[in-house]
Amino acid sequence: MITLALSKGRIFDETLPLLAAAGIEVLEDPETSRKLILPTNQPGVRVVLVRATDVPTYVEHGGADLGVTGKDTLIEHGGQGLYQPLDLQIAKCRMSVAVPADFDYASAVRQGSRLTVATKYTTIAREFFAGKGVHVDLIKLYGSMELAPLTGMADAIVDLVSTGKTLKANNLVEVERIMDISSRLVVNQAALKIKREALRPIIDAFAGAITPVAS
Ligand SMILES: Nc1ncnc2c1ncn2[C@@H]1O[C@H](COP(=O)(O)OP(=O)(O)OP(=O)(O)O)[C@@H](O)[C@H]1O
Ligand SMILES: O=P(O)(O)OC[C@H]1O[C@H](OP(=O)(O)OP(=O)(O)O)[C@H](O)[C@@H]1O
Repeated sequence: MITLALSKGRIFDETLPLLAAAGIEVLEDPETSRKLILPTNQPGVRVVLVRATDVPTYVEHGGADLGVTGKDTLIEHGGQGLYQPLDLQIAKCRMSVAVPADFDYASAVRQGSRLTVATKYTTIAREFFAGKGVHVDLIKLYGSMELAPLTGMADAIVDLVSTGKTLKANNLVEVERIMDISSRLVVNQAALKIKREALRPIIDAFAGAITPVAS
């Protein structure tokens, strides 16, 4: 049995075409089913639904043989025990620093001010600001980062940006782009050896179905 870990929403939706390329069809809709283990048209392949942040953990500890996870989540997890064969070019966005429209971020950085930064992505934020030589106090949040500067709890946030609509709706502006983000296929290193014959065709089909990056 091959177990694939996915999270509901964009990762699940955007992985479906890749699964189709491997001849795999998920037989239940995660939005309507309450099941956490979904069968597929292939008796030897099943999908488990986990929180997006838990995908690397399931694959690392063998709860799943492979999974699809954002680069952001992978960096925060650390990537230990995971083979990362493919950038799937799905769920594309960027990791950015954003501040209230009336906050002069450039001056604050120039003056060497200490910044309070709210984020779910503390590893990425810590490394980014350390690289710039900016002193930060990080506040770990699990969602709705945009609220932190609006309530006076933080000067800035580090969060994912795609269309920019969420920032705009909350009167925040993007002041730095930290890195581009897309989702990766991750494979349990032991499973890759033990289940190589079953996993290889899936990995190869995914590789062949990746939409090339526009140049
Ligand atoms: N607006 C977006 N546009 C494109 N990709 C995104 C966007 N937001 C997040 N992503 C990518 O999709 C992945 C999954 O995001 P999703 O919103 O499904 O989970 P989450 O709410 O971040 O995780 P959790 O439920 O574990 O807290 C993220 O890790 C990121 O790589
Ligand atoms: O720049 P935008 O296109 O507004 O996307 C950015 C938002 O998307 C993510 O949240 P979440 O996964 O909750 O967003 P969703 O509403 O797009 O699912 C992220 O944490 C931002 O809040």
